[in-house]
Amino acid sequence: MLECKSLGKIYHVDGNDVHALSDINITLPTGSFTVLVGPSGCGKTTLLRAFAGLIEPTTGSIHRDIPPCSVISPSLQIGYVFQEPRLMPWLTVSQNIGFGLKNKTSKQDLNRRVADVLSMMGLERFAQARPDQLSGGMASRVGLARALVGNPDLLLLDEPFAALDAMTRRRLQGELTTIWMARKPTVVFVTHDVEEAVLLGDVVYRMHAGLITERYDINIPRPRDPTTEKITAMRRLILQGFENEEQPSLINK
Ligand SMILES: Nc1ncnc2c1ncn2[C@@H]1O[C@H](COP(=O)(O)OP(=O)(O)OP(=O)(O)O)[C@@H](O)[C@H]1O
Repeated sequence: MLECKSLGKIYHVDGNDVHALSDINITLPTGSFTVLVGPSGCGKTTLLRAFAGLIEPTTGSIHRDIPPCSVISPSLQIGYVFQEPRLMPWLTVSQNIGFGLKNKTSKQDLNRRVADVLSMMGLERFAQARPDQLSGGMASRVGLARALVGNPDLLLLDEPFAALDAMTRRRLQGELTTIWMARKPTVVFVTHDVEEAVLLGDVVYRMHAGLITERYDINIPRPRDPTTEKITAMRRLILQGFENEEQPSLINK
């Protein structure tokens, strides 16, 4: 379970306070799939990083039933997928995926885990390839495989499919849903894309100017089809919510 109470984050930039998050109060049950959706700059990444333990909140608290990650020591229990795959260009696909597990498990276990996620993501043929030999979609899959290799209890994804073409994106959304249904980690997925939010999440939180402004429970069975009336109606509802909001004003002098 992940719970935050009265969570706030203020960045100090050139003498100004940037209120990136204000009074966030949410509870994410173990095994749930939560999506944070909102416009650029509304605080989604900041909240994800706070969930991971990569930044300290200015106010309030976060309770997790697993230890936080740190920049110098990646956690096996938390998988984090960045906006861009951030692969190490001098390492092969396999080495990139296994990097965070080095010295944390036996070589045999590491090899087995890497082979498992390579197969799960359909990347076996590219195990020895270097990142510059991969397409954008493949590099995204390697980023996802690297986050999954520790079989994390908490999977945090920051717009992992934003740069992909529509077909690849749809395929990876399906793969992520399948993996989540099989392993049931607690997932937090950040996106700008309302349709993606409705296709993936159990719960979607709408964010605006550092606040959570609405919660939507998506009680639609999976697999979900974006063309069905239930999905389009939910998408319309969330978009209307955004249209009714004011423009964000995050800088408080
Ligand atoms: N390290 C930082 N130092 C100073 N300000 C920051 C920092 N990180 C984020 N901010 C500011 O905090 C606010 C929220 O940023 P954040 O990256 O969390 O938003 P976001 O919703 O994830 O945006 P995007 O969708 O563009 O990634 C923005 O005004 C941003 O400029």
